[in-house]
Amino acid sequence: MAKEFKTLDDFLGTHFIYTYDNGWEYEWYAKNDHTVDYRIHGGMVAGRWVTDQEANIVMLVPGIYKIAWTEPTGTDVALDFVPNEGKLNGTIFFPKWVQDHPEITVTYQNEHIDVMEAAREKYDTYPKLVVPEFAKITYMGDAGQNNEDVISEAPYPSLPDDIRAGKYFDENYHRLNK
Ligand SMILES: C=Cc1ccc(O)cc1
Repeated sequence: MAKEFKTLDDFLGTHFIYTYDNGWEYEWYAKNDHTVDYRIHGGMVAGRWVTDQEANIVMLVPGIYKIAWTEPTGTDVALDFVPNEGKLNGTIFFPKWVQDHPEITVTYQNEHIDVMEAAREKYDTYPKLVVPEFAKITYMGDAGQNNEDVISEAPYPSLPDDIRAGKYFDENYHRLNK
């Protein structure tokens, strides 16, 4: 039987993979009550990955969670997870420069914060590209909080399938083949 999410604690430490209705595939981890990690597998900025992004994470009512953050690129994100229904709604607010030069952001951002800050000064912010989409959750894993193995390498094409097939983590949610 699938886990039932009731409290904020049930949500924190959960690792998700989901596909937006526009086809974009994302992997996202609620690392702790103020931090998220993610990897992007499909869509405009596929290949991008980020760890230790500060975020606001709250439970709206039992089993429904809202997460919002602003990034060094100037991109803003608001996610509403309804994990008991296997879905979420996300809105991404991209500055114009990310739409015009997505390749600049396709990297492990943590090692290139200076590049993001320089690009956001150099290029246009407006008009922003707003992408509001529902997504279907294709994987949920109980990774525990502050697990540095969850998002710990660059995305590659078979990674979501490897995770879903149980080939990526051991029984303690540590990365196999590290
Ligand atoms: C831009 C980051 C981002 C991360 C997760 C998600 O679902 C949407 C956007």
